Amino acid sequence: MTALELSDVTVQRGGRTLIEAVSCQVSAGELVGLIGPNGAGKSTLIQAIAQLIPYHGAMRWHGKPLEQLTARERARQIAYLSQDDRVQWPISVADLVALGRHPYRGGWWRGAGQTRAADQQAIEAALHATDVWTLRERASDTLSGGERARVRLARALAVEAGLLLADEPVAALDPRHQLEVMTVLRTQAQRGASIIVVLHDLTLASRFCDRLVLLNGGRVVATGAVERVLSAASLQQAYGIGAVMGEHHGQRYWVPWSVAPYV
Ligand SMILES: Nc1ncnc2c1ncn2[C@@H]1O[C@H](COP(=O)(O)OP(=O)(O)OP(=O)(O)O)[C@@H](O)[C@H]1O
Repeated sequence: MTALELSDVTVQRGGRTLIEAVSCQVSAGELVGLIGPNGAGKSTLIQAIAQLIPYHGAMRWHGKPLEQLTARERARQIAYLSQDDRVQWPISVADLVALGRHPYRGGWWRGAGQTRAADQQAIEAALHATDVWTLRERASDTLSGGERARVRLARALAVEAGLLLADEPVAALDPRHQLEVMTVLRTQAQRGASIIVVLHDLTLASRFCDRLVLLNGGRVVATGAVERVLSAASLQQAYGIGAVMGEHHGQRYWVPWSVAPYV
């Protein structure tokens, strides 16, 4: 079932066209990897889907134009994890993750339905899923880069949104935590969420994603199953690299190998 549908989405900023006529769909329960070289437009596209920057074209969420969602609906439905990892104040990890529940609380709170217990449960589940439970009383601005990245992901997971947009969530992580975070994203998808994850790691992209969208120069140059999108030719064309393919338990993966075509 299609959850998110983009039709002819174009983004112009600073007099330049950064995203050009992008059309794609994401189903409920699907983990889609958004890949492409630096400057391809991945973050711009994610920000447009999160309704943070203006765009032309149509975006529908379960059939409803995304821009017609109220601010509260949008905050509950879309969790956005930005690439910018700064934490400006000494807020505790637990309080930072609790911000993910803001759409359900405080001034946004309207009547019954969700309980404080549900908030607490979501926060604790997110802290455990990202392996930051033991850091929960630490000040966020004292964390290492990888710890901070996992805490920021925990905040996004705590929203329990139907649509999770994660911009390079594993870039700062060690291999074990990369695998753990990708596994968490897979689990979220299995529970019914639609997830778009920006990745530079082609091995993780081929291992974990249901489908890939390869962006280059603001356009979708390939989309579909991993085997369809990743090939020596497509990687050479998009990234200007030679890559080697491996196979493990019948699953193909790609490893960047050289800046020139690999022969
Ligand atoms: N506000 C802006 N005004 C003008 N150009 C911008 C703006 N924001 C981004 N760009 C440009 O748009 C292009 C796409 O940027 P974007 O951050 O979306 O790329 P990306 O694929 O996420 O790259 P990376 O892998 O480096 O994070 C880049 O050339 C960038 O310099």
